[in-house]
Amino acid sequence: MVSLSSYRHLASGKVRDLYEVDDETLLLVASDRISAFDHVLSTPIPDKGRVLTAMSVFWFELLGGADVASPPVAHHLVAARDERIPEEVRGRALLVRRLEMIPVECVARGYLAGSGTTDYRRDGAVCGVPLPDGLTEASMLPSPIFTPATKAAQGEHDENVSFEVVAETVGRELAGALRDQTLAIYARGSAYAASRGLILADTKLEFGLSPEGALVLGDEVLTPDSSRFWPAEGYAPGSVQPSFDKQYVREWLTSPASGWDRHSGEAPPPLPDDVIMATRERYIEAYTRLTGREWPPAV
Ligand SMILES: C[C@H](c1ccccc1)n1cc(-c2ncnc(N)c2C#N)cn1
Repeated sequence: MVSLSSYRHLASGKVRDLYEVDDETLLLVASDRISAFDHVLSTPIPDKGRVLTAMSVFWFELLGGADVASPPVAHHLVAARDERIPEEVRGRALLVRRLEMIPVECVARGYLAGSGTTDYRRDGAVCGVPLPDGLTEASMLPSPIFTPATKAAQGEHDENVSFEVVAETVGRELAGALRDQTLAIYARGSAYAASRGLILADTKLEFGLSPEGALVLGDEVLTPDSSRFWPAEGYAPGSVQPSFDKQYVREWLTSPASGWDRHSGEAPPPLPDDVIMATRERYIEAYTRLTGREWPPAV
């Protein structure tokens, strides 16, 4: 039986780890760690890694299939069940094709939120894309926009950049392909999410090039860690919308009960069990609502 220590550790993000299986295959492992207010919390959320991995698999399968309006999306998923996946991470690890990753965070936004709102209030635009006057927090945009960013060092915020900067970085043709693919995936994801009563406000995708030079969707896809999902019921522009998955965590951390000051720079305190378990339920609810599948998935 293969163990994780059989594989060379390549990289770690806030909540995920990457290992080398062989020359053309990697293992993408999702932990139960959760981050909030730019901190990785000390208390894991049981099953978070498994739920978000199952969600990525759902989206890879959906996007990889043809849709009436758009061609299949080439992606890096090789297998979610395979004897090369160690028992200790089974269900929260994916075998993926090794790609030459493109150093651009490909973000699509259908609504104004986060750094989008900040940039809009400063510039009347996001990533150089001019927007109409009179928009506010959580406003729906006239049409979804491509708002790329350059990846920052861990702990720093990604830097929003214009399409021109991406074109200078990777070439105009590839920049155009990144934008088109990002917006196409957002369109399919947001339409599907809407049919399940969820607003996909924005999402961050990562792409790579295959050895044959094809553009391939990598990383995780359309998960609550890479995207903002809002419950459609109760949607009201004008204020920060409740995050579908992290609202309980954010509300407790910013309540007097936590005794924590998010502007102090100190690490947040451990979450109480009721917040941990309510958050686990929200991840499961996001999965069952989006996919229409039971949790846990049949083995
Ligand atoms: C940002 C992300 C990451 C994940 C987990 C932990 C730390 C970083 N990452 C993904 C690759 C990557 N490299 C080559 N081929 C691939 N198919 C992928 C993917 N996905 C490199 N970094």
